[in-house]
Amino acid sequence: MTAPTTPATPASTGTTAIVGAGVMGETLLSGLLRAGRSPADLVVGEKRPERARELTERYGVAVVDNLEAARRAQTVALVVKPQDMGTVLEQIAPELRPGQLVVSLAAGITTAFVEALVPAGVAVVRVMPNTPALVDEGMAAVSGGTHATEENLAEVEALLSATGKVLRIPEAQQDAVTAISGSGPAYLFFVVESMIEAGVHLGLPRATATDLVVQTVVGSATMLRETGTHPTVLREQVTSPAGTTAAALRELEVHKVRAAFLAAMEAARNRSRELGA
Ligand SMILES: NC(=O)C1=CN([C@@H]2O[C@H](COP(=O)(O)OP(=O)(O)OC[C@H]3O[C@@H](n4cnc5c(N)ncnc54)[C@H](OP(=O)(O)O)[C@@H]3O)[C@@H](O)[C@H]2O)C=CC1
Ligand SMILES: O=C(O)[C@@H]1CCC=N1
Repeated sequence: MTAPTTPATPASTGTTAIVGAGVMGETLLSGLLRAGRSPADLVVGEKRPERARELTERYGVAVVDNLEAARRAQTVALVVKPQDMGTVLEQIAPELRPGQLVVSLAAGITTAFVEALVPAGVAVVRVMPNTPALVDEGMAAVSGGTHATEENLAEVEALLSATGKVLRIPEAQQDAVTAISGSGPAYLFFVVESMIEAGVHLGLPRATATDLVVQTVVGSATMLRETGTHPTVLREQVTSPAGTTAAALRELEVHKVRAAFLAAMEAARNRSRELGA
């Protein structure tokens, strides 16, 4: 289900803590600020003093230790690596209280894992976001834990819809979603890199190759979204009989690119499962 009509500004739900301000944590933080959340309503949990200074200077938010972040917040978003999630949850658990909401954005980590480490009465929601949220084109998938209410889910959807599209999904689909949209930007950047290198091999200046590829990707993505036409149809429209595209596509099939994508995404799904085991 797509989130209902999205408010430009997430509903005010008290202070939100972001624990773990790396790539994804900063993406969430900057998105909430762009969407109109006040820095006074946000607090960041970060252990490295130089990173804390950098975040305060850049965003005007309070950066505190994790316990203080959990104490101040109504909603605690955990954006640390899956491998650090147990330690961070054990650390903040004494400050968590019934009625608070814990949102995990970590690959593989199940709501059951989080629920086992937080006090009773704390609601848990699992999210798989992606980095295009940085330009308000994110794709996030949301699943509620055992005690998450409709209100909790709506709050998280409002939080994330500030930076892109949000789907509500059964938690059993989260590892596959991680493999597709969570990691997805990396596959597309890999394709872009490969096409630029190919352009350079064919004698184009690197800057020209980059412009050509980036605009082709943006144009193709816009066609997919705005026309709603199936990608097979769009591909066929480019493929003139006995033409250049047909010659290229045959090579992609010979080199098993479709099978490689399937194997890659199965590997990502399996790794997500392992991280949560
Ligand atoms: N990057 C992405 O595209 C996506 C990431 N995610 C998820 O987001 C989470 C973070 O990933 P990502 O941002 O890429 O990783 P990063 O390594 O960039 O960020 C993790 C951050 O957590 C901090 N951290 C580690 N331990 C603690 C702690 N005890 N208290 C507070 N902060 C701590 C790290 O600080 P330090 O560097 O000082 O150790 C670092 O800033 C992961 O669980 C990942 O699965 C989900 C979807 C997409
Ligand atoms: O690579 C990872 O594990 C994280 C999760 C999805 C995208 N990045």
